[in-house]
Amino acid sequence: MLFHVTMDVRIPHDADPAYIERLKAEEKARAQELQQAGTWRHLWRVAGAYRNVSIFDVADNAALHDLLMSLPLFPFMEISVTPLCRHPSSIHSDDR
Ligand SMILES: O=C(O)C[C@H]1C=CC(=O)O1
Repeated sequence: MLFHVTMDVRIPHDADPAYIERLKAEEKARAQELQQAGTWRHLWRVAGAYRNVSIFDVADNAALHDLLMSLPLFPFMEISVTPLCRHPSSIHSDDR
């Protein structure tokens, strides 16, 4: 199943910079691993914001929930999820 996910990252101003840098490095490694696996299909930065828009390809809602909760920056994210299904006019056979 495909999901459109928006993640807004909100780092508290008083957070320990070294701890946050470590989380960001872990997040990057995890994001790249999931992209290589084909699970995190698209990852885009929203210009002008600490926000991304992403497309995930996972088995079901529960799998997406578990994946998002496991992200290192999850405690500092506001996340919104939109489930997607194939558009009848799409020319992409893998849109499902
Ligand atoms: O920077 C972000 O958008 C947050 C998060 C998502 C992927 C990643 O590497 O960090």
